[in-house]
Amino acid sequence: MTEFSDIPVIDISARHGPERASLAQRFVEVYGSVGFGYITGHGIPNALIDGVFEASRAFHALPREAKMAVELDANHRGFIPIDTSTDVNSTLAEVTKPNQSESFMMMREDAAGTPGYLSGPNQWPDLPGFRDALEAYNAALSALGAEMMVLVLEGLGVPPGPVMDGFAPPTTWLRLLHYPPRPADAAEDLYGSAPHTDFGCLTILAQDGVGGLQVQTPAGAWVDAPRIEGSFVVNVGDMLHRMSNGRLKSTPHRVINRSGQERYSCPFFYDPHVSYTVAPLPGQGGPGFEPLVFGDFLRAELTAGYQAHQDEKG
Ligand SMILES: O=C(O)CCC(=O)C(=O)O
Ligand SMILES: [Fe+2]
Repeated sequence: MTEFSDIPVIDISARHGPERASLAQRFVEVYGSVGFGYITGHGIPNALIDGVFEASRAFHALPREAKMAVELDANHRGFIPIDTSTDVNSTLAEVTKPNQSESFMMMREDAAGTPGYLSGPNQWPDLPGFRDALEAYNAALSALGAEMMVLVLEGLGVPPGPVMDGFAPPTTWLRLLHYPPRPADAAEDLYGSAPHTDFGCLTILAQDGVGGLQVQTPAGAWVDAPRIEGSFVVNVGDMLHRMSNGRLKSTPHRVINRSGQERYSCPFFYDPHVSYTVAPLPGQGGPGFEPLVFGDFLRAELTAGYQAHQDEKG
């Protein structure tokens, strides 16, 4: 495995031009080694990004009762209070303490009563402009997620059409995270976000200038991933690792907010529909992974966390 000390920057504006094929190759190089990159030239207007951060700050500033009124539901939409989200499935660290964050989760907006696991409408707080800001950002990031997924598939030499049918519609998660400052005397293992890999396909992260995100190298060192103006931090998750038969890396990362300030970040996770079977794609070599149905995987992953959350409410 390739040791790294920096997270590469990839300008994806070339996706619309004659250099598209070499851009796709660069994608596969970066995500096949580091697993993380700063994506520039993405075309998402600053106003949309600023809008979602403003919405997040306004939401997290609400009184606790107003946030609890939209507490996480069985469809995994709504408010996740602090001290309830322990990374129970982490195999990367002895995680004993809950993540020091609170968040709001928006997923795909389905009509009430839409059948199927993780289908349903979002829960919206009573906050002017909040829903509009999230819906606009979610739509733009869903389109960017699809574009980057196609680019990755091209880089892997996989015809995109049949795979992208499995993303129609995609499973999307827009999470508005708020990390309080870590107390100076905090225990070593008190994380904003404990070491983990992301479980889906692609993560597109917008973060404020506070810092605290770190990415782990193969040798086990932690490299800072501060905000670079005009970029998103994009990384590959466990499902795309499997689909690429291990070629693309799902790299561990964590958040420790040592800044003394409040930190806000907005990760967007772009994943296949729950009915999609995740397996090594054609041409990726002898299958090194058993196929799994994405929804079955999520049920196992999320039920433990949701149950712990319900239990803590006592
Ligand atoms: O807040 C961040 O910068 C990263 C969050 C993260 O890794 C996640 O939500 O999976
Ligand atoms: Fe993550």
